[in-house]
Amino acid sequence: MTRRRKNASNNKGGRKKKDRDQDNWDGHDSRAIETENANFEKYYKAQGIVPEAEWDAFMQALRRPLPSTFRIAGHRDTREDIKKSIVETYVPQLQSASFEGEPLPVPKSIPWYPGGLAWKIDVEKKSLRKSPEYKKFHSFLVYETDVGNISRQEAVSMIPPLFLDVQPHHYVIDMCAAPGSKTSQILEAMHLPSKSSSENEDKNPSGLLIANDSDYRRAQLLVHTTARLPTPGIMVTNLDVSNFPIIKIPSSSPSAARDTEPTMHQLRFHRILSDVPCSGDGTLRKNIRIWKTWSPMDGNGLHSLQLRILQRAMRMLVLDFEEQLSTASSETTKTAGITVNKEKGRIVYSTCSFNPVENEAVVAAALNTVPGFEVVDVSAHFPELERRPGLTSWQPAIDRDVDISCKTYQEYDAKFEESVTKDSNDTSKADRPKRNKYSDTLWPPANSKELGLEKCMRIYPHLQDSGGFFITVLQRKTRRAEGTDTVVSDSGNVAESQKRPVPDEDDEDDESLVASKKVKLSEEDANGDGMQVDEPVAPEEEQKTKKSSGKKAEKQKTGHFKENPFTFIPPDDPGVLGCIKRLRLSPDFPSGNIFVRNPVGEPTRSLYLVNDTVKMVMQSTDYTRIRLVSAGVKMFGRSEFAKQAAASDPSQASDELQFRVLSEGMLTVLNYADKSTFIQGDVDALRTLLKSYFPLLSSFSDSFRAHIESRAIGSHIGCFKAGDYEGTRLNHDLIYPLWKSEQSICLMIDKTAKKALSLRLFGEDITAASSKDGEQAAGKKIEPSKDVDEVLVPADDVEEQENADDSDAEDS
Ligand SMILES: C[S@@+](CC[C@H](N)C(=O)[O-])C[C@H]1O[C@@H](n2cnc3c(N)ncnc32)[C@H](O)[C@@H]1O
Repeated sequence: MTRRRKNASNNKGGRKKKDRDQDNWDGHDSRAIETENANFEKYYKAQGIVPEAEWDAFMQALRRPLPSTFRIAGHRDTREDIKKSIVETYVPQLQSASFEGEPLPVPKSIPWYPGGLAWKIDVEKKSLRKSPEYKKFHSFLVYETDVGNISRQEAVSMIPPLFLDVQPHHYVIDMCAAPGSKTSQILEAMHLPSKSSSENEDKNPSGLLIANDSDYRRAQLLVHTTARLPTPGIMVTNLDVSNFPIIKIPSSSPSAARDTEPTMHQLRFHRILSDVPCSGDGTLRKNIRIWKTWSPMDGNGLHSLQLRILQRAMRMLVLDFEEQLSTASSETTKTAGITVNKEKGRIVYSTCSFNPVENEAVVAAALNTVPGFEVVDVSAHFPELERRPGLTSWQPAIDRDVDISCKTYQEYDAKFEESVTKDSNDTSKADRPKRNKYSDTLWPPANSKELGLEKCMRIYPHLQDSGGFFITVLQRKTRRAEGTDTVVSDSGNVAESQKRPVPDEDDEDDESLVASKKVKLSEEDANGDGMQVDEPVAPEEEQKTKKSSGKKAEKQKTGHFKENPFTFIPPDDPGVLGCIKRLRLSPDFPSGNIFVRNPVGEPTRSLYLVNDTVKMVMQSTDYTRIRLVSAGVKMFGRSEFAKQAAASDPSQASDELQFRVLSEGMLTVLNYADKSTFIQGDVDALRTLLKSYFPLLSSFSDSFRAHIESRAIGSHIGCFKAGDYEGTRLNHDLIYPLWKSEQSICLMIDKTAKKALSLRLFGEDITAASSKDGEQAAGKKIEPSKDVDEVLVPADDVEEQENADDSDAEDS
């Protein structure tokens, strides 16, 4: 019997992301979709992915709509605010409400996610539409999602970063990162207090996160996702990560290297996330079109790319402590701050697929071809997360109907040979390929039971009402354990047992490495087609993505890369020093780590800041070689005020007015700011700043006005103190950039952020719809006269403020 189910996620073509976001919070839709695929059942039953007794529960769960899940994201302080709003306001409101005589479903926190920061809601569209309580909650979710404080993410997709255990000083690479929900989790972890406590949460993390995606458009998406939690430690790259080049960095610290040519060594990573492109049947509950298109062969075409990505990850992982000591020259050992690392590196390999060909087969082949690694037993971690062990035997499909069965690669190969011989006498089949198309690594290797594959984790929909996922944690074996490595021949047989040293690529010329690995990508691999991603792309966008990524893959092959250059500017640039002075930042502000996006290093518009590690990497390699799309934090923006003031009154021209701190730069700047210099405000001042774009100084209370009147024109930092005000509570100090003009002051955050803040603080949107409305909202009827504009703020600043969320495009 054909079953039908309801869901909205299938028809998104041609609609704006914002509208789709809105829809995605809208519970279950009423359209009926088929949820049958006989080959799916046949194939997975044959694999024994779940015990016979659980099969019905597994299939039933797959056919049910997926509950909406979300993660509270962003900075630690805001996360606590959002959680408080949900726990103390929305949950009680929903608990006490009902719809058509029935209690409303209430959001529940996901038990295995740390800190109560992940939530699940299972609500139908009609309750959402008609219940006023849900409407309110819905609008809260939409606004907070827009500003990045809430990330709509499948619960299972939140798992891999948890097992990475990232620390602020780690060098991390997220190999296939777009759209970036896991990258955001990594960023959040980098901003938490370090376990080694050498760094605390108030510091900018000293580590590095490379977020990479081979699809150019999706890499651009990463730039925006990562800007939600801006950090000077980020780089976004656009490479086929299976060919990620070796980056050589100086072994000694920059100061020690000043007099001598520094020794170089390979940049290796402490944490690597390989969340590879996959067939995506673990997302069936959400991407229901897969029911129709699913084929058991889907995974076969992705296996080789997945394997090459994991093998590359293994070669990029940090060496263990003793190995580093034994491979480091005496020179590097002496100044080994960067080279020698006592921690074990860790790789997390994951897919949203049930198919063993994309999962255990990839892990097994990687373990057998890059010796010295093991699967880590993480069964004691996150005990509330229900999981099943990895498989040690499976059987790849070689025909769509899962009719032909070959237990081993040899069996398959023999069958293939037989059919080729038969077909050679049949002229109608003369075109039949003369070489079989599958690699032996699709089948379980002879040593599959000795590889610890049962320590891989399989998450099924019926275990905790979620999607499906596969996660494996890998690390280097200790040297002693390494002696037991077995080496497996190409055919999958254990050929010999011998001790194999971990290959060190330090001496390997990276061009030759890349060349040796240049296995011709199938069209499917190169274009990223055939993949399912965590966040589905609308059909129209998908088409564009395919076209653009196809072109991009072509460009990548030819080395063509059109990004504006990254040029560091002198640390004593007058505009930068002026801005630092105006904001009264401490002398240790790293003004030498500022770059611009133009070849001449002209500080024309935006100034970006990176940490020492990112600067070192950027200076060690050409940005086109790593196809660097963006780096660091957009810190300062040129203010039009300086230009205008100088034009009308040269005495007003000042280096201190050239730049203003941007809202993206606030988190970073706070590490260098003296809190006593902040403009102190209360909730009333904040209300006035939200209601109006450019409130006149006269619209504030005497004390706040006195505070701002004494300040010079230009960029300032405002601090709105935590506390209980009549009817409103600020849980912690809120710190925002301000721009003070002659007679007005402006809160320099974008419109959406203002709306979300207003909703969180006052339970309603009190913000101005436009600068003119804003003045009216603030009780000032303003006629659009030139004079008034001049009184408020220069016109260009209006535009600047309204476009405050415009991103990197501006230097293009
Ligand atoms: C499963 S999605 C990643 C989801 C992402 N980790 C997240 O959580 O938001 C796989 C991504 O891999 C990218 N991709 C495909 N082939 C790649 C390759 N050879 N190198 C790097 N990225 C690749 C795709 O563009 C796609 O964005």
